[in-house]
Amino acid sequence: MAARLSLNDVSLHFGGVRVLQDVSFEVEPGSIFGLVGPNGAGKTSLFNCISGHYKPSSGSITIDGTEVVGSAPSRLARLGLSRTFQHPALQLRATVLENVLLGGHLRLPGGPVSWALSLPHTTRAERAMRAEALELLERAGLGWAAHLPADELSHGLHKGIELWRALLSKPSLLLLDEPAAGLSHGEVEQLIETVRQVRAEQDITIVIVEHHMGLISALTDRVVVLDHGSKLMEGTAAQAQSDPRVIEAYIGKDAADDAA
Ligand SMILES: Nc1ncnc2c1ncn2[C@@H]1O[C@H](COP(=O)(O)OP(=O)(O)OP(=O)(O)O)[C@@H](O)[C@H]1O
Repeated sequence: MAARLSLNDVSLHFGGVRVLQDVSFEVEPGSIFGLVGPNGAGKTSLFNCISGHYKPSSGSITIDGTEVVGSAPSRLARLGLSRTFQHPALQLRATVLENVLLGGHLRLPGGPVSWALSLPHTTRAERAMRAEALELLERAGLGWAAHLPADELSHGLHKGIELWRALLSKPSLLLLDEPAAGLSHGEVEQLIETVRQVRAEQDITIVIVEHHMGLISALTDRVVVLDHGSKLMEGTAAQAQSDPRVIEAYIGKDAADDAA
């Protein structure tokens, strides 16, 4: 089931540096939600708080009502959270298929002991998972690359592999950190189509950090704009793009006044 994500007054400080200040918002189950804002606004730091990589200094983050602040990323994965990173974190010497399969291990029955002993039910489940991963790759047009080492592929394909790896875990909450960064125009169009298809076929909530406003406008139901670690506004992508506070945050007050 698609997850509900709620943030309440989330703050994050590193020593004396204030990175996030009292950020609150709610992401409805089944929606696609955008986190936007100028460089250094705190978007990735907020993602890291949600995914358990950072612990907020104060505030609450719940997934379907369960408090997750302080939880390790592994516990969050068991709660249905999966994420991608701004710079794809792949096993470059492993094949594309092996990388995608890493996303499915939490769905396999048993644990390290039964996996190491290759017990029959584990082997059957592994075979089914492999077939599922191959089918995902075929549908993404990446079947030809399944058995190639990941380091032989382009940056755009690395981003795709990370997305399919995250999806193999069947997440109820998917966090995408700058999925369009470094992609060509055609690859961004393909990404938009893929995310639409995922939403249509799966019961999933998706949160996207992205600078590419075309992608944000095409995909999101709502966005939050962050600036200097605080929430500047919340609304649709169109409302954000025409909001004078947002324009000022991106281009500076003087330029915004000149443009008015
Ligand atoms: N581990 C850390 N220690 C100290 N400061 C940090 C740390 N992580 C992030 N910051 C600071 O927090 C601020 C927000 O950074 P963050 O990467 O979250 O912004 P962002 O909105 O994702 O930026 P961009 O769009 O450029 O990726 C920056 O000033 C950054 O230097």
